Amino acid sequence: MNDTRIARLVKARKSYGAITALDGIDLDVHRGEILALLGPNGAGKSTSIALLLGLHRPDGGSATLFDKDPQDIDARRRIGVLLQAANLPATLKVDELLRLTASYYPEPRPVAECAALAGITDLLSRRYGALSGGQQRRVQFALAMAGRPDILFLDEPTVGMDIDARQSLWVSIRQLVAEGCAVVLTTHYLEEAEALADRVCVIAKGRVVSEGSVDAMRAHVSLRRIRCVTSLGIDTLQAWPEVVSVDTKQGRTVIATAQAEAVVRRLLDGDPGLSELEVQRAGLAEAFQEITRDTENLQEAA
Ligand SMILES: Nc1ncnc2c1ncn2[C@@H]1O[C@H](COP(=O)(O)OP(=O)(O)OP(=O)(O)O)[C@@H](O)[C@H]1O
Repeated sequence: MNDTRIARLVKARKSYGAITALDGIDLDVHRGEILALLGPNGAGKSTSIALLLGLHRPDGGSATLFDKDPQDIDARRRIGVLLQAANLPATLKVDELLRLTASYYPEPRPVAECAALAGITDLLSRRYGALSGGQQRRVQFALAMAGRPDILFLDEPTVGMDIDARQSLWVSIRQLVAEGCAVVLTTHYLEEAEALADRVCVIAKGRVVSEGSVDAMRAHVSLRRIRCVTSLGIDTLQAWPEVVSVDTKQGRTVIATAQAEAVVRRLLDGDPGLSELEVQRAGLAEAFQEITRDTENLQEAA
């Protein structure tokens, strides 16, 4: 079988003093996929990336990039990186930064192409230090793709960007993936993971607690939300055995249930005047909350 794994953590452990950041994590990144790493603050997402980049060494287990040590120069030439903190010389102009970065790579992407992809063509003659936070982030993205990477690590890439900038970055990321580049993305914006990711890994307390497609993640949550305008009272609805909870929001009744069809039937039978009926599957945000809550409950019970 053709092995498509290009970056791997196998039972990787990493502690900082008494703090266990990674607790035997297994993670594979496949060629050409967008993998989103999700999880609460301090879960171990950035540390996982740091091991794959060779910035830190695992205390146990292994980290490999293209089947090599992540510090191997041939492996490093094939990656692009956008970390949470970038320490770039403030006095250099954006085109100088791009040219300098391109000079490290054997077959760099032309400066104009990087600039167009990152939406910074109009910033090329500006000094980096004088740019806004969101503009600096876009410049960092342009630098990350300068070496035509086979894998791009994006640690919270759209922090500080307005919605237009964020969406145009998503378009650029999809374009790189269409060229065959894999992307490892950490984000706290669940809509970003929903918009981009082929696969999602939820990390909590230094381990992967759930992984799969965005749809599989959503399916993990059995509850459906039913919204409607009804004259049936909260007490009546709460007494139905299929109903998990009932709430009212902006004049609508919101019912959580694992048996949406049965509840909809009862609603229609019980209230001929019922209107504005909507049934929704849970979003990734609810799936993520439920998965991390399940894990915490399991750990508490152990
Ligand atoms: N250099 C460091 N020294 C000490 N502790 C660290 C260091 N880097 C990370 N940690 C700790 O390791 C744990 C995992 O941190 P990590 O940055 O990997 O989490 P994260 O999932 O990326 O979090 P966030 O979403 O907040 O960026 C946290 O408890 C953090 O405080």
